[in-house]
Amino acid sequence: MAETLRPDLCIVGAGSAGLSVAAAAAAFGVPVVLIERGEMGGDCLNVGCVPSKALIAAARRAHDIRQAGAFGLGTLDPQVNYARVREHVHSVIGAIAPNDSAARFTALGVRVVRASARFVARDTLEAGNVIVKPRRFVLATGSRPAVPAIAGLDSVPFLTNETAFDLTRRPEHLVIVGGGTIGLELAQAHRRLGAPVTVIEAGRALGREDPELAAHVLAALRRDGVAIRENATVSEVAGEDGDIRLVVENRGTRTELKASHLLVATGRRPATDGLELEAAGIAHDERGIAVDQHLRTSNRRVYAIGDCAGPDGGGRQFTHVANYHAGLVIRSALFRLRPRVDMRAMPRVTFTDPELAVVGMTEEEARADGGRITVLRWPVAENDRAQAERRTEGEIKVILGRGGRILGCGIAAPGAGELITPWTLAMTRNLRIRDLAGHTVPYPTLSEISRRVAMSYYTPSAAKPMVRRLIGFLRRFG
Ligand SMILES: Cc1cc2nc3c(=O)[nH]c(=O)nc-3n(C[C@H](O)[C@H](O)[C@H](O)COP(=O)(O)OP(=O)(O)OC[C@H]3O[C@@H](n4cnc5c(N)ncnc54)[C@H](O)[C@@H]3O)c2cc1C
Ligand SMILES: NC(=O)c1ccc[n+]([C@@H]2O[C@H](COP(=O)([O-])OP(=O)(O)OC[C@H]3O[C@@H](n4cnc5c(N)ncnc54)[C@H](O)[C@@H]3O)[C@@H](O)[C@H]2O)c1
Repeated sequence: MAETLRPDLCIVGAGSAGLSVAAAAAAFGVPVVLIERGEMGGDCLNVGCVPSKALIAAARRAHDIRQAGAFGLGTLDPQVNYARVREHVHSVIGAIAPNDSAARFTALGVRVVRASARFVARDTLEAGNVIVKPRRFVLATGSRPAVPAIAGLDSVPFLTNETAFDLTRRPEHLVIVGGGTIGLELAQAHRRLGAPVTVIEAGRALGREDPELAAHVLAALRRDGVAIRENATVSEVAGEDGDIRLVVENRGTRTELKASHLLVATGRRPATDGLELEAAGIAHDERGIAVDQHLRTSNRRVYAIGDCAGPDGGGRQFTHVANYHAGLVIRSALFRLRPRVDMRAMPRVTFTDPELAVVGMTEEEARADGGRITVLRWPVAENDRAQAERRTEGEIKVILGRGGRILGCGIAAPGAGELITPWTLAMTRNLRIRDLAGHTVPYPTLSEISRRVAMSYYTPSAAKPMVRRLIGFLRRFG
């Protein structure tokens, strides 16, 4: 007979979003049921951030070995063993997995149910042999790869992020459809591991990013040997494992392309299948579960967070957004506060080399917003540490409003994902550009680009006649 549970919180999905809510609620001693139908840890741990960053780390080592000659170490050719690289990737997942495990959460006092959840009424959910009637629900069911309608694709074996980290042999030619974050991170990683790679992108690669900053990343990928075809689509696919033929259309021209492996990375769709949201009166569409600015769904008892939340959840799908949502829901569900989603200082990073990190508005967004803006830039090549490391590609670009208010910052640079943090803090705390200029940064570090770009705000003042007259006047006093 089914067991009926009546916790304070019932969370569906043990990915980044669901686990964060469960851990925080358990820390406050709140009774929680956590339901997961797949792997604990969700996409980020198993088929997303963690394996992709582990693969990128392996690829970076291969690249460094090839670059050794420039450092006087002799030119070397790395011996890449895909099966061993896969083992490395999976051992990294294994090292982190205990943090997200059912055992850990059970020990924290969470009741973990390993089953698929579906609503049977507005206030009731069924999962395996349990019925849950909580005070509040938190839906954190994530997203799945969105597969485009390409003729023949359904009869051809293709990879997505859910299968791409299991390759045990180097692809003879990897074709990636989609030149967004997943496409470009994996394109560069596989190229550096020795596979020929072609990216087919319907629009502009990294199309959501500032074109000037994206250009640094694309130039680096092309230097590595990745073929990137923009404004191109795949209209037909045929073939079998190891022998796939594609028809690519580009401004009216049709060309044929052969691939050993095809990876589809054309965006994500919310994972709401099987939840039977209608039974609970929860509105949703292809963009996700409809939420308001407090992450509440059309059923007041139910929140939706992380990748499955619709556009008013902020419209970004990242692990740190999922964690941020979790914090808002904890405040709302446990403390009856009404915090709103605020994405103004939410950073994002594309982990290519150089990395591309952004917080706040891009130049284009700031111009579209009206108001007068100032754009500051500083090239990575002007940084002494970058020269020593022979990694000089990129620049920092800062968008300012009136009085030096920071509207946004974009960095294309090695380690940009780390360099963006002071800018995120500055925007969160409403600091001004003078605050970024007025602190000491250790020499020689890449962080100096942030201070240098901030100081460049004052360069025009140094040439002002009044300033020069003041210096002349003060000189009289000895
Ligand atoms: C290749 C790749 C690389 C990425 N890299 C980064 C990165 O570097 N940095 C970053 O910030 N983000 C990255 N992301 C995005 C990040 O992985 C997601 O934003 C994050 O995982 C979302 O967390 P979530 O909890 O909303 O969803 P998920 O992690 O997808 O978790 C949802 C969970 O819900 C479960 N579930 C779904 N339906 C049900 C049901 N009916 N019953 C029970 N359980 C259910 C699923 O099995 C899953 O475990 C990457 C994504 C991909 C694909
Ligand atoms: N570093 C990170 O934080 C990170 C890494 C990977 C993924 N993610 C998350 O996962 C999300 C999904 O990544 P993604 O790369 O799949 O999506 P994306 O939206 O970033 O990029 C998809 C790309 O595919 C293109 N496209 C769509 N249909 C196409 C078609 N039929 N033919 C050719 N090109 C087509 C789009 O123009 C777009 O450029 C990201 O938006 C991000 O939220 C984050």
